[in-house]
Amino acid sequence: MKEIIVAKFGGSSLADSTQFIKVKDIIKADSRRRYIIPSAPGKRNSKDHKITDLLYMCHQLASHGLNFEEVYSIIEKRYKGICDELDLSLNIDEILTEIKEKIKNGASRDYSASRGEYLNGIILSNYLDFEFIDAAELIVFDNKGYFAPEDTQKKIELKLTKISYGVIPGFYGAKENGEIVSFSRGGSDITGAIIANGVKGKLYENWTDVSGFLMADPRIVKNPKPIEIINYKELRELSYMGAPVLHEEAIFPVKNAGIPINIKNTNIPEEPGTMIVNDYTPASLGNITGISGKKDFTVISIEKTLMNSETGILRKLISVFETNDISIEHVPTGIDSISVIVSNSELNSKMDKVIEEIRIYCNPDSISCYPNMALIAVVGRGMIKAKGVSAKVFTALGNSGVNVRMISQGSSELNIIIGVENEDFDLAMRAIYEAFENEDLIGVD
Ligand SMILES: Nc1ncnc2c1ncn2[C@@H]1O[C@H](COP(=O)(O)OP(=O)(O)O)[C@@H](O)[C@H]1O
Ligand SMILES: N[C@@H](CC(=O)OP(=O)(O)O)C(=O)O
Repeated sequence: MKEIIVAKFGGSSLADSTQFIKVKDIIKADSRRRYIIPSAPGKRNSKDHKITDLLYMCHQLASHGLNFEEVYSIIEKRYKGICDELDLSLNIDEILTEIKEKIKNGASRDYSASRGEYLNGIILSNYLDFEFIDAAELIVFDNKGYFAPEDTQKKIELKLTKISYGVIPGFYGAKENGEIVSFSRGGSDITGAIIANGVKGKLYENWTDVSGFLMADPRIVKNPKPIEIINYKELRELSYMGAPVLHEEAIFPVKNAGIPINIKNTNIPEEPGTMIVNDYTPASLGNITGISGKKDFTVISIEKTLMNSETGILRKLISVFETNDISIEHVPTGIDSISVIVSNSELNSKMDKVIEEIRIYCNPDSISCYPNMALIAVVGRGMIKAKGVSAKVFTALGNSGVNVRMISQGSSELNIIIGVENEDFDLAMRAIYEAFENEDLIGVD
């Protein structure tokens, strides 16, 4: 049996007809590219809109009984333009009208958002002359709306073994009763990984608008170096902490099967991009693999004399967050202090309640809150046992005048997490990157 490559093309790769032409050339250049996962059309320039955002907007307006025709007409124009420019004999108008009626008649938020991928899937399959397979027939969610891997695998085996070349839209699936469920934003990456695992692919290609994972966000750091090779764990740390190139949950389906992921650039396909693999030996010890970060966290710290000898205080503190349904990012501890870091979106309006409950259950000497914090992850397997990495990070931040509010090192020694003020975020990212840009070997213990 011939090797199979599953290729996912992100919204930037399918934003207009010119991009569709590049995508077709890429797919037709290697007959092993048999299952293609498209996202919805993304932005064509910085002022443009992603189709998914417009669909969410239509649903929002419709759910308030407001007219969404004007927004929907932008969506129609995008798809019709692509079909016309590619000279497709496809009655996209009919499908667009059908979707509009469903949104008008109260279709769900997930259904509405998923139509961006659905429409792009129909167009791409027509253009490639590949079979269209609706993701609602392959990707299964259980009654509670959680992804169901075993049922999905059965459907993939049943259906895809009979189809040599197919297009499966990303981002959504369905419950057994047919109700559409979407993954979280950026979720077409997850669909691609599920299909790659399901068909026992040799490789999962993820095509985007950058030549692989870069050492830092190119929107903040100028010309960051590309990462040639990275392991799944490092990549998860970087994606989780904010690098949007690959959805952090896209790693799980392929990791266990040992299927490598190749991040490639649709606009410069000849570049090798980044390979994401299970294991590799880092080229240089003492260096970092990459940096990523996110803004808008809150640190809640408690201090209490002789806290170190009080049993159960950590449990009591954590339980306050648990009962308020707030997930925690990090818990750095000192001898007489513990801090809990949570994302502002998790905390929402629960802050006062949380503080009050901590006061009652933990009886601390003091509680302090620092809102508007950004977290930066410095990630790399080459950091393990290497001397001087932390010193270098903090010297760079100190020299740039960035005030470090929190430090936490993961037990795997794979990352150092640094908390800085939101307003220092970009400066801190650049300072750390520059400190490691031309790194030589530091040596190991
Ligand atoms: N470390 C990084 N490496 C590469 N790209 C990054 C990184 N951090 C942020 N990005 C941004 O991620 C974008 C690609 O992700 P995304 O917009 O989701 O692509 P797609 O539309 O192909 O799914 C790039 O254009 C880049 O601006
Ligand atoms: N279109 C969806 C899903 C997705 O994965 O898109 P992209 O591949 O463009 O990040 C979103 O915008 O979230």
